[in-house]
Amino acid sequence: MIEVRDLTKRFARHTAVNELSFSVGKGEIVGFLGPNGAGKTTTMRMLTGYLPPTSGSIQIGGCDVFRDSIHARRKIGYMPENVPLYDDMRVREYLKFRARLKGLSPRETRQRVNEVIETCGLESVRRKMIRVLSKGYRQRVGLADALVHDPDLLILDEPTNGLDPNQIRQIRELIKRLGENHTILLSTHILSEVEMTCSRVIIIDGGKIRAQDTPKALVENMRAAGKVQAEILGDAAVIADAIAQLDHVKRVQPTALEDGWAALEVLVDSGTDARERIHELAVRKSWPVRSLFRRESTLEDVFVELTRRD
Ligand SMILES: Nc1ncnc2c1ncn2[C@@H]1O[C@H](COP(=O)(O)OP(=O)(O)OP(=O)(O)O)[C@@H](O)[C@H]1O
Repeated sequence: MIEVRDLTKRFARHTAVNELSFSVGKGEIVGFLGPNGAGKTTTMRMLTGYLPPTSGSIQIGGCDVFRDSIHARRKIGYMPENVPLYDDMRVREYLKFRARLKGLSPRETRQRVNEVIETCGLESVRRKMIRVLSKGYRQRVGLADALVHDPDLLILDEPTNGLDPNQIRQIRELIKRLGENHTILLSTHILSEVEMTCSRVIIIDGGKIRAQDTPKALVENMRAAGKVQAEILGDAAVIADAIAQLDHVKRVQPTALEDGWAALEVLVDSGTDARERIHELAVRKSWPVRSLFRRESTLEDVFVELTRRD
């Protein structure tokens, strides 16, 4: 459904997207993850034809986004990060206006607007002015707009941004339902959301892909690399230095706790377990230990590991 090859976008001297290549197959729900400024919005704006790339190519359902933009755009429903809505229009009126703008006939417009109002749970607000809607309902209007011309592909830029936990759950459920008969690429900062909704994740940083796999595989690979957590009494920096000298230890992150203990997060080589060596060290130095365990990795660990700055 999406084929991106060597996509690059430079703004003046800043390269926001750097030779990105990836594909999204029909029916997939793919999460696009990255820290602020990673290049997610820039990539999505190029995919939807709103921003020309500096170089590279994008095909949507076999159509080149720039050479055959009319056909390509018909296949795409785009919900930008801050959904631009006309506050002085009523919900139904706005969706009709958008449908007409997207080239639907009056008959198709009536039918599709009614369908998307139902799909997006907008019945109770169909006659309300957009200005009075809550953020959750505004997002739903944005989704209804993206869906109104019945596209195969939905590109959603942070669809749950700024919503409260209940609204997030509702939008997430809606996206999952839409995923049953659409291909979806969505960007988000909320990692649990990706684990719950997406079949695959693409992690980008500095305009480049750092990893792409199923959330489960990403976490499992990370788990193989291993992480140990310890709480030891003493100076956090001194203890961290000593642990960092041990074999197979890749990195130690110390935190001084308020009660004088040090919390250490220790990343070790794949297939190794540093617990015994950390314990021996503590005994040798006469440092009291109150906890020492291997921690299960989460998608958040994968994300932090791949996009850390130091
Ligand atoms: N029109 C522009 N002119 C100059 N630089 C830009 C422009 N648009 C984006 N950038 C820069 O490109 C980089 C990528 O921005 P982008 O908005 O794509 O990131 P993002 O991953 O969507 O971030 P966020 O999570 O904060 O939305 C940033 O460094 C940004 O400052």
